[in-house]
Amino acid sequence: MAVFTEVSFEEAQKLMRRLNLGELRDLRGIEGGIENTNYFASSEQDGVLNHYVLTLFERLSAQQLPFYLYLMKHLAHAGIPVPDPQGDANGDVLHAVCGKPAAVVNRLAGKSQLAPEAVHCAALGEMLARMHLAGRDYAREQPNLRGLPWWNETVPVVLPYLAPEQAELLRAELAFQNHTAASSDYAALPRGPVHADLFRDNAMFEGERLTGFFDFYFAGVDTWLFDVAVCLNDWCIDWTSGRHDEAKAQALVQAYDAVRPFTAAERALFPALLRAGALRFWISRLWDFHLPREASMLKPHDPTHFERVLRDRVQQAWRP
Ligand SMILES: Nc1ncnc2c1ncn2[C@@H]1O[C@H](COP(=O)(O)OP(=O)(O)OP(=O)(O)O)[C@@H](O)[C@H]1O
Ligand SMILES: N[C@@H](CCO)C(=O)O
Repeated sequence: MAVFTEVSFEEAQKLMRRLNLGELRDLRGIEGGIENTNYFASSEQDGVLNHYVLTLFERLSAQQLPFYLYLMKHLAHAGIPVPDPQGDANGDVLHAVCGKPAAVVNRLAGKSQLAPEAVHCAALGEMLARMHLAGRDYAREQPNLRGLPWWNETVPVVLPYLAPEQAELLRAELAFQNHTAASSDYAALPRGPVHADLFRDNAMFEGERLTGFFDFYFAGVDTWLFDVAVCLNDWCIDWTSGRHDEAKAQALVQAYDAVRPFTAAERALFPALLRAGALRFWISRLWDFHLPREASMLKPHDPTHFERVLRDRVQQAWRP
């Protein structure tokens, strides 16, 4: 259930009119998602029915949101299929509904491909590279707020909940990542705005055609390779064992490389960044699981999944 704040038809109608999006015809709460209140909203303009998503931000502040919303706008204008936040007469894309920060974006066609084949991984890789290139001239700066400083802060908080062998792995991996981040290869990695959470449920497909990426609310400026690693760790593994899937991984990285060739430093750091991608989600899932937010309605994801992925990545140093 992902309607934490009820929005009335009248309230939504008022916003759609203010954004010059026509007359609201349908408003339906969306069930998926755990972070925000989301509604599908359809409105009619000049006899045409257009489809939008209205989001009320339950966690993010009005200070953090412009980076995400204007990034989506920038990418959409560059031809990347991402939801385009709708502006008012002043061009502002951050609105307020029921006292919460809110946005209206266009609704992407298609549905998530939760059991992707190599062909879907290739489509993802190609679009991810195009998205990275399109983000190069985005002017706003915001770091990945779930990056190394957050890992260093959060690991001591979750350690008391772990069994000794888990705590040992977590501590050792954090030390390894701090060491990696201080290396010259790491300093040489190309960077820019990244999605940072591009799991299978944050992309849409119609058949084999990728129709878009959404849910940019963990985006930030980080290494492009981190984004690739997060994708490989979710799209190109065996979902039960957490093991690397060679055919899917090759499909993803070859399609990416054909658009934006990997540098020597990136090739050298593939194994370390795959580990970083697994560590990031192991930590956040441990944190959500052991320290749930007050009044939270979310069902935490299974942290042990990313412990398995991390162990697999430590055991097998994979590079394309
Ligand atoms: N722009 C969009 N176009 C089409 N569908 C969308 C769009 N935005 C959201 N949705 C639908 O709404 C659902 C919930 O959205 P989302 O995943 O962004 O939820 P959330 O609570 O914000 O985040 P999280 O995935 O972290 O729980 C998605 O699974 C998708 O079906
Ligand atoms: N993709 C994250 C959830 C936050 O979007 C996870 O699977 O842990």
